[in-house]
Amino acid sequence: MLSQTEIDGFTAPDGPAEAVIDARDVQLVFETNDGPVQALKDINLTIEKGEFVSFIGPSGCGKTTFLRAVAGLEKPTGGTLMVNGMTPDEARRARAYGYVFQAAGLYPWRSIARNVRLPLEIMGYSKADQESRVKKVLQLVDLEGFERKYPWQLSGGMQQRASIARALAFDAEILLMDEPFGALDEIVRDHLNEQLLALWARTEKTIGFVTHSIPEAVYLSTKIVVMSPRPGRISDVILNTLPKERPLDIRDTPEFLEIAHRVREGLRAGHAYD
Ligand SMILES: Nc1ncnc2c1ncn2[C@@H]1O[C@H](COP(=O)(O)OP(=O)(O)OP(=O)(O)O)[C@@H](O)[C@H]1O
Repeated sequence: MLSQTEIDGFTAPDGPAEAVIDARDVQLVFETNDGPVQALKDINLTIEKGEFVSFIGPSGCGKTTFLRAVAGLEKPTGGTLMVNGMTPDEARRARAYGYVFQAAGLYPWRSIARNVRLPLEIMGYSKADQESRVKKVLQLVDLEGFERKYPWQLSGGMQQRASIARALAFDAEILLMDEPFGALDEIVRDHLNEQLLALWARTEKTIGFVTHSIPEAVYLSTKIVVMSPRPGRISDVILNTLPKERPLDIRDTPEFLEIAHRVREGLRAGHAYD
């Protein structure tokens, strides 16, 4: 397991100019009936513009809590967390991010186009702007022609793509994704992984992505954050040296397997505390 100093080595002391997410000594303690639960302890992490960062670790290590803290949905109890140079709350109000959950969460009584349009309606975009944005993001996720369908008429993978389109509709710079493909079978997941990489390359978004899958984390990311539980903390940060162009069979290469091995070792080190 890495020492805290080695882990801290991945964050620049003064923060790079392009830091989109900057966490310094972030702590988050939930007060529960059974006493305090330290969900995040000493989180130091810098995510730069255009990075694809995966968070991986066993259940309860704080992956979702960290993402929710970035989104301004949980408040750290210590340290500083900045998003685009603002507090998470300010960034949320400035609509700095789109959020994608494990369940697609589409409204069954709205068509796909009207689901994607919903945040735009709430934000008061003009009708014409709504139309053109919905068209553009449905193209981005390969769902052209499905505008008038209802969620139940689409496969699980297509529903998840619609939910990604909805998160992209208002062109937030950051996309936060909490196990978006966790409930899908492996072949569909492979396909969505490929599409997500292509989408990321085209849009240059900054992506924070929670997963339980080592191959998914290695295939998608520029940086992999390995976390361990009780208290939730970072046990390793792995910079991914694979090229940006990643056909699926890159997963059989020695370079890929070596990075996957390091992630596995990081996860094992975290488990040794149990
Ligand atoms: N609202 C809350 N109130 C009290 N405790 C909470 C709350 N949310 C999370 N926790 C606790 O904080 C810790 C971290 O939870 P979190 O959901 O962030 O973990 P996770 O790594 O995302 O887990 P999983 O992989 O199961 O989704 C856990 O011990 C959890 O029980």
